[in-house]
Amino acid sequence: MLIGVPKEIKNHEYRIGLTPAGVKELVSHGHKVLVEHDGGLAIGFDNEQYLGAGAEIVASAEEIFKRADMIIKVKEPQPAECRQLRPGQLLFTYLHLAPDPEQTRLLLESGATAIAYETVTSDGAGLPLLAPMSEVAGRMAIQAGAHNLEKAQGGNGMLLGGVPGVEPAKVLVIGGGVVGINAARMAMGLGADVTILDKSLDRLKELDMHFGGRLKTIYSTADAIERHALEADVVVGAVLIPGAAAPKLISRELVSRMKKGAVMVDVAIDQGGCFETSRATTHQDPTYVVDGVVHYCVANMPGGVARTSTMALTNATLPYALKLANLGVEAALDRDPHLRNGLNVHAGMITCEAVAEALDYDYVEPMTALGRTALQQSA
Ligand SMILES: NC(=O)C1=CN([C@@H]2O[C@H](COP(=O)(O)OP(=O)(O)OC[C@H]3O[C@@H](n4cnc5c(N)ncnc54)[C@H](O)[C@@H]3O)[C@@H](O)[C@H]2O)C=CC1
Ligand SMILES: CC(=O)C(=O)O
Ligand SMILES: [Mg+2]
Repeated sequence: MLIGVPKEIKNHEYRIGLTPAGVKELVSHGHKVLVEHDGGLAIGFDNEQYLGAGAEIVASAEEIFKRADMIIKVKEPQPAECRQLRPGQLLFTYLHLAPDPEQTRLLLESGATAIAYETVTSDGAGLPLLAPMSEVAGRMAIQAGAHNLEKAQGGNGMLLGGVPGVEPAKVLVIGGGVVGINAARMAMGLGADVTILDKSLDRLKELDMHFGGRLKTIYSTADAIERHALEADVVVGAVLIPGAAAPKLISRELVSRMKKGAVMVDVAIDQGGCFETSRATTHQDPTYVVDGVVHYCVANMPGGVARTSTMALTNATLPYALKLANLGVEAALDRDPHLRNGLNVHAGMITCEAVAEALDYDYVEPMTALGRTALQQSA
């Protein structure tokens, strides 16, 4: 298969879809990989390393979109990228369509097939292609929280871990999944007073078994959120309902009653955000203040540590990219129901139920969209 890896064009996004090691693996299986000139240069992967791995270096993204059968990216395609996609071409990347009607419309119009990393599932409960970036973002959320508590950033002047004789900051993590557990671990490591909320009792039991009494686990209700948010110095929004827009768990009114100089880090912003006052920000201008509360809502947090993130992402995506390239898109989707859960758009149809529901489109079941008959589906 002819695979294309364009340079990312989102604000301060230095990740790239494949490392040189990932390219080498695909080439060793007989595939051809096009990489955009200087696509990984900013994070120390130069053209020579990609050439050494067997890639062809291509001068422009346009040429990649024109030639490749499968485009491997990191971030959701920007409008200029969507317009270059064509029927029969596969896009394999993060999409986050539920809060993004424009991207959804452009992908539908392109006629292309789009598999979203964030809705691919696995035999366990998790989301294997979202997990590596959630690990990164969860850990970064505490760095962002600690930094923005500083007075010069608008914070209340608390040191996350306190010092002997002075109490630490209170950190509230809403959602105890991959982001949440990584945020809690970092915050506890720095000596903060940490509380985590989740709707899943099983998840809270696991967290309790893992961290013992050092972590307070609380069942997530509107009442619990209100009580703990009013006491918090840092709140991390880390909830997810796969594919769907994030539920708004902290209202504007509640923000107005929170401590002045508290910091809210809304990691769930890529699914629309879980605080009513959240709006997406960039690494260039990451924060804004509402009612004295600092908001950090960067939608591509892992892009800030792009070298670590690129390596972690390729580790996770490579087996799926190999499967798609070795079998071809349709056979790979036929055989692997988890990969099929990643199919969000195919030939002008929405094939992810949560996205269809969020944006009011008709939902077409993936096997039906792929043209499989009832007999083929039951075989
Ligand atoms: N901004 C960024 O750069 C990044 C954002 N993310 C986003 O972070 C979010 C979280 O991702 P993961 O941790 O991987 O998801 P996950 O599926 O591992 O965990 C989500 C958790 O939220 C819980 N939850 C759902 N509704 C809840 C509620 N009302 N109250 C409390 N808990 C609730 C679930 O039970 C689950 O344990 C996603 O929206 C993801 O896309 C992930 C990576 C980077
Ligand atoms: C998950 C995601 O959106 C990111 O890593 O940017
Ligand atoms: Mg994102």
